[in-house]
Amino acid sequence: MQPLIRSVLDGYNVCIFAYGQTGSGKTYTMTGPRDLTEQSKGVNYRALSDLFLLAEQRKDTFCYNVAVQMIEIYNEQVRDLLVSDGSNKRYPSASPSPAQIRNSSQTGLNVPDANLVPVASTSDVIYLMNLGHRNRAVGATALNDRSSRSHSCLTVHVQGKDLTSGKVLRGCMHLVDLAGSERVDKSEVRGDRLKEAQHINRSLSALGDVIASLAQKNPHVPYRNSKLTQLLQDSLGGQAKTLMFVHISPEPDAVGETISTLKFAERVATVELGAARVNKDSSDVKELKEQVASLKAALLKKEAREQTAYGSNDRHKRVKESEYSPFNSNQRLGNVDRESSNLRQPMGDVGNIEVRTNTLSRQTTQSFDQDELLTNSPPWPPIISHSQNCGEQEREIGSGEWVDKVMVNKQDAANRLDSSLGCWEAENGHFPEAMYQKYLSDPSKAYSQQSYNVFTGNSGFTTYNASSTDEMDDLDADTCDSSEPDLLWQFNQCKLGNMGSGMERKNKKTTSSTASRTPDLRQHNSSPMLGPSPSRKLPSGNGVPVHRKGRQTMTATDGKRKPGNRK
Ligand SMILES: Nc1ncnc2c1ncn2[C@@H]1O[C@H](COP(=O)(O)OP(=O)(O)OP(=O)(O)O)[C@@H](O)[C@H]1O
Repeated sequence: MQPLIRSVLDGYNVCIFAYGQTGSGKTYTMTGPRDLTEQSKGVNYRALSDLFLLAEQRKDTFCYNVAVQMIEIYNEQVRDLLVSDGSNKRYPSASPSPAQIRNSSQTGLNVPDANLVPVASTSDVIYLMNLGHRNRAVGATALNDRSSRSHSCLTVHVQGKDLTSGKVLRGCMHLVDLAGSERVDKSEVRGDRLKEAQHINRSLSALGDVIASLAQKNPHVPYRNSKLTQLLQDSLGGQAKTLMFVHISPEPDAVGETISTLKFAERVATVELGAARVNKDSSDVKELKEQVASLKAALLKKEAREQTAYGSNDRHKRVKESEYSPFNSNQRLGNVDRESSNLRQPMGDVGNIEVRTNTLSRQTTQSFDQDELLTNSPPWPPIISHSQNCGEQEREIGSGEWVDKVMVNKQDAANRLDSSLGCWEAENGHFPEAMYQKYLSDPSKAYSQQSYNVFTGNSGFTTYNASSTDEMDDLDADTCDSSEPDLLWQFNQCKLGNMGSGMERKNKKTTSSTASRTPDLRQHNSSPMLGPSPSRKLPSGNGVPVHRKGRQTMTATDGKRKPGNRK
């Protein structure tokens, strides 16, 4: 993994994920055992340690800022794991106040409402990961007494400023622990647990469909069939560098799942990824962006003067009403718009990004960097406010709707994360000290303890089906119905026939090429987020291809596992 960590600091986007049947060791690999020691730390911790170590080694030439987000996809809903209401209620029943929505929406960027928390050391990260793990949905199945019932994703955003040239590099790393696939007949799940298993299997099946489409180079790739595939879209078919750990169980009665998993890995290894690119801004671009920011500020000042001069807000109100209405599809994306409405903008107009609500003063200082990040960050499934979600429980969503119909468990803690956390780059290039005092120095105050990884069993969650979101996706779904609980193990069998010889050819090619290459494969498309919908291919980005590596294959790495203490 070390080359990949280096790549993040060099401005590439990286995705590392763990795949395998339930109980095969994914969480153990990514996180480690429950009682962590220096020896047993999982991939996540090691990756972050390495990242900080490298950043320290480069401190004479680069100034790095690092921030993390942690989300999970549970029953097809995206939830922020870095929140708590202090009372350990994971599923809040009360709607958040407008202030909470406003505050929480200031912090997330790629996942707009997910808290983006600045970190300065590995211990900061450990604290946040522990918080995230406490919030994660786990439960006992017959195959794993602490089975992850959700896909979790820790995202690390890195912004590095070249101290000599002033150029800014932006890298991003997704560390994904997928929920375990399982045969429901074996795991003997019922009720809510069965529903969870079906969601998990369905989303993993959608992942299989995407991989099959990519491997076959189909013109249409059904990314929108699940939130998982939308989340990983740019890591699977874009230009990120992607690494997959494959986990198999050593037990003889798991041989069916093992074969299926290995077939999946074989198929993943045939996926050719786009050429890697660095997310880099030249000093010219930076200068221009600064000019835009100062012009925006001047415009704001002018508008304020006009208001004072006319002694009436009428004109301004009229402008606001017509121009900034949440129903106005021509909203601009500048600061003024973000400040002018607390309502969320329809997603259709802005692709994956939602327009932020911010206070005037914050936005003025923050606009430059936020714009930069919005422009260069990879797309994510959006999160809606809790208030929106609560009203939509058990709601089936229709075609094209789901992009703005996902949920978040935003709670009071969002307030605690308020202003300092949203400031991705403070003026002096460092995160404010106050944040660490406020958020990290006394965890017991910010988040009261709850038992580690306890599954709450609360079924008050939205449980709508992951409807296909366009006709093409529907067709894909129809050809391989993913609603059967055990489908994961059959996924794409209906397609295997037509993968046939092409696959074999590709496998041969891949085997030879993969062995001779480094595991880091491709880089994320650095094109703006503010455009296409998640299912659309983004246009080629504005990043300059510095390290073109040609087309490369995604690597499936065999995760080593000792027999676990499965109960
Ligand atoms: N390499 C290993 N060494 C020792 N124990 C392991 C190892 N890998 C897994 N285990 C143990 O096996 C059990 C299941 O592992 P883990 O929870 O990581 O599986 P999983 O694939 O994440 O399962 P699920 O998909 O159900 O969440 C745990 O008790 C874990 O501690």
